[in-house]
Formats: sequence, C-alpha cells, structure tokens
Amino acid sequence: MHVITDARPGRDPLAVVTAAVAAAGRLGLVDRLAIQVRVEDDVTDRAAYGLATEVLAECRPAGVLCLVNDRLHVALAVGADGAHVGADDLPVAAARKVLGPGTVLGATCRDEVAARSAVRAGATYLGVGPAFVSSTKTGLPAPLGAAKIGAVARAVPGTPVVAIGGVTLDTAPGLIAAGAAAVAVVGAVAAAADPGHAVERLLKALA
Ligand SMILES: Cc1ncc(COP(=O)(O)OP(=O)(O)O)c(N)n1
Ligand SMILES: Cc1nc(C(=O)O)sc1CCOP(=O)(O)O
Ligand SMILES: [Mg+2]
Repeated sequence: MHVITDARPGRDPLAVVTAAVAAAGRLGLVDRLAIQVRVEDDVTDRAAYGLATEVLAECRPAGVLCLVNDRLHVALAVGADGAHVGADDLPVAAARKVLGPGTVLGATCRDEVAARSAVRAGATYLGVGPAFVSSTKTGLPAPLGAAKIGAVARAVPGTPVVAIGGVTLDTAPGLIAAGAAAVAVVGAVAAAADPGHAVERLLKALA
C-alpha cells in the first residue's frame, strides 16, 4: 500500500507518516508499505525538501520505502528510494535518466497503451486511476473502475499496478482482486480520525 502525504494547508503530513510507519511496524508489515511525499504545486522546493527529509528519516530506519512525487531533484537530494511522475512531469525515459538505473520509478497511466509505453521507458510500477471519485484531487478524468484497472494490469505482466483515486477500506480488496498489486491512498488515511488505525485496517485487509 502507498500512503501519499496530504500536504495541503492545515494538514500535518509528518504526523500521518509517523503513524503509518508505526502501524506497519506493529503488524510486521513494513515491506507492504510505501510512503510518497507529495506536496502542492505552489510549495517551494525548500519546503518540499524539508518534508521529504523528515519523511525519509521516519521511513528509512523502519525499512519503509520512501518515494517523492514530481520533484526528481528532491528525491535525489534526500536519497529517497525513488519517485513518481505523471503527464505534467518529466517523461518516464527522462526521469529514468535522471534517477539512474537502481531506483524505483512510478508512472501514472490511464490505459493499456500508456502502460506498455511507460514500462518500455523504464517505469518500475504504474499508478493507474482514478479508480473511483477522489475527495482530495480535482480535475481528474472519469473514474476507471476496478475492471479497467485490471485490464491495464494484464497489459503489463510483471509490472505492479498501483490503483489510486477514491480508494477506501471498502473498495481496496476489490481492486486487488481485479488485478492491482497495491493501492495508493491519500484521504482514506489522512482524513481518518486515527490515521494509524486506518493504515492498520487497510494493511490487514490487503494482507
Ligand atoms: C501511485 C500514484 N499514482 C498516480 C499519481 C498521480 O501522479 P500525477 O498524475 O503526476 O499527478 P500528481 O500526483 O503529481 O498531482 C501519484 N502521485 N501516485
Ligand atoms: C494524486 C492522485 N492521482 C490520481 C490519479 O488518478 O492520477 S487520484 C489522486 C488522489 C488520490 O487521493 P485519494 O485517495 O484521496 O482519492
Ligand atoms: Mg505529477
């Protein structure tokens, strides 16, 4: 499961990350969790670097994978495990060149053609969505649903597909059953009254 930071004003992304990492540790499932540092577009590189540094300091000692969204230079500067790019970011092949061969590189794809192309260009996993309506990101295309996400996953055997967008405790198992290797969440964890408990429940539901 990927937990993506909600770094909108008024949120406390580091507290959510700390709770998520602790929850995975309690369950002995740190290898099932990845944290993606995602900040708003208008956040300065300095602030993104600061948050990524703090998040990595939680993840690395615990053995939890740490990825950075969009900003490859921040990923490299903090020594993250990898990064995620989409249509408005560097192309996948360019991102692979910047990151080098040994790092995790995720790419957003919404259909089979884009998925095959991203894998050829060097993506190690694909973020495919939106699975359902998202409450934390606007401007997305219509939801794909579980069946379409499964079809994209079948187009790229051997490359994990991470389903994203409106994923909840109720919908996550159906996405895995359809063929996704994992799910990515923002609101289902960040907006929960107890983010650590939300991560525990999600990890248990997917174990
Ligand atoms: C796992 C995962 N999947 C998709 C995305 C979305 O990336 P992108 O399309 O570049 O949009 P932004 O997140 O940059 O707004 C993601 N971040 N993670
Ligand atoms: C950042 C992002 N990308 C998406 C895509 O479909 O590309 S959906 C999304 C938001 C995910 O947050 P939540 O779990 O709150 O819906
Ligand atoms: Mg992006």
